[in-house]
Parts: sequence; C-alpha cells; structure tokens
Amino acid sequence: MNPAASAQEFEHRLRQIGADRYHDKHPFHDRLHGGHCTPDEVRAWVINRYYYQHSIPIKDAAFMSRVEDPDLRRIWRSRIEDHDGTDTNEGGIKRWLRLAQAVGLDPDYVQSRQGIMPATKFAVDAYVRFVRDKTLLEAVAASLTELFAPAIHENRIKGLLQHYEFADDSSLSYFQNRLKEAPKDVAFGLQWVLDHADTAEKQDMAAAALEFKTDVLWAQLDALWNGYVEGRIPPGCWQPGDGLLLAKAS
Ligand SMILES: O=C(O)c1cc(C(=O)O)c2c(n1)C(=O)C(=O)c1cc(C(=O)O)[nH]c1-2
Repeated sequence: MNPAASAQEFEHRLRQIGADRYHDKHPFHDRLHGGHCTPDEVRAWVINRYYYQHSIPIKDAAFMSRVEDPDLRRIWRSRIEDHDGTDTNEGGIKRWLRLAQAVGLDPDYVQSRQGIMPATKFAVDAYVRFVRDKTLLEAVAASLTELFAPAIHENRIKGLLQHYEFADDSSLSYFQNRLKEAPKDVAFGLQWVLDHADTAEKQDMAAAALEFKTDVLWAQLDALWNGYVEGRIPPGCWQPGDGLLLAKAS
C-alpha cells in the first residue's frame, strides 16, 4: 500500500487541480468578464447558472441527510441558509434573481427553470447525485472548487462593473456576498478533507472528486458557448426574446 502524502503535499495536489482545471480558464469567462458578451449571452448565462443556484442547497440537504454527527450538520447547515436565506438574510437565490431582473429577465421565468440546457441539467444533477451517493469524504472534496471561487468572483465583479450597464451594487450583490460567505465554508471543508483523507487511497478518491467537480463546472460553460456563442441552441431551450421583463409589462 502506498503511504499517504503529508497534509501539505496533499493540499498542494488539490490546489493544483484548481490551477489546471477550474472554470476560470474557460473562454466563456474571459468573454463575460472582458465585456464581450452580448446581452443575450449574459441572459443565457444567468438563466442556466440559476439551475446551479437552485440545486446547491438541494445538494447540501442531500449531504446533511447522510451525516450522523450533529456537529458536522450544524456547521454545514449555514450553507443552505446562505442560499435559501433566513429571517435576516435574503439569501443567494433571491440575490441571483435580482441579477436576472437587472439583465432584463422576468424572475418568475428564471425561477420556473424552463429553457435550461440539457447539458446544464445533466452536469448539475450529476453533482447532486454524486453527493447523495458517494462517500462523505468525496462529497466534501467536491465542494472544494470553492477554494478557487473568490478569485473568479472578484474578477467578475470588476469586469461586469467595468463593461456592463446593468452592473451595480444591487445586481452584483450575489457575488459580493459570496466573497464573505465562501471563505468560512472552504476553510472548514479543506481542513475536514485533509483530516479525513488519511490514506493514499482516500487522497486519490478526494482528488478524483475535485476533478469530477471541475468537469461539472466546465461542461456547463461548454454547453453555453455552443448554444449561445456558436448559435446551436438545443431544442426546447431559452430563445432570445423569451422570458423578458419588458414582455410582461406590455
Ligand atoms: O461563480 C462561480 O464560479 C462559482 C463556483 C462555485 C464552485 O466552484 O463550485 C460555486 C459558486 N460560484 C457559488 O457561488 C456557490 O455558492 C457555490 C457552492 C458550491 C458548492 O459546491 O457547494 N460551489 C459554488
């Protein structure tokens, strides 16, 4: 049996997966953050990415349903509250719908999840299923893409503010809030994975889970690019002009 790598070496391995494979390297993000997306490309991104937002708390509830340690459940449940909201926090889903409105979409349309691309659904549903079915170690490791999310959120805030009229403190509050919320989740998740991946085999499983998650994110942007940049919109998916706020008002 191979010996486990040290915690430091293993953390380095996990971070290298992000450096090599995280979706900040996808050309769609360059296009979005560089101000080169058309309004409809931005709308297609907001609509499809909503499916991820919708599914994250479902994924975290699936995770919690399998946790027998009350301390771990107590720590994990703030992830659900961050998205669903509480009495004092409107939550990430509402903030995302504010972004949808700012780009001219009817939030009811976005929330209906009509017009989501098949690849988005398959990728995101695969993540929820992965967390439901795999070991807790793999489930926590898969969430560690969030190690790399603050940098992309910062770039996004900067790029959108610079290039798009819809961007302001209100429409971008989702990302501003994630900058405050994600570090606590990821510090806990990383330490948990480092503590629990105590054999070479478990380290390999955790690394593979993180790679799987980078695939989940990458596949969504490939689909978006194919559909809305290249113009090959799959049957039944959002068509420019659908679900606009303006159409509702008239
Ligand atoms: O905008 C992004 O690039 C991005 C990426 C990720 C991620 O790496 O999975 C998350 C988020 N945002 C995010 O906002 C979020 O709440 C979130 C939760 C999770 C997760 O796996 O539990 N990932 C992410």
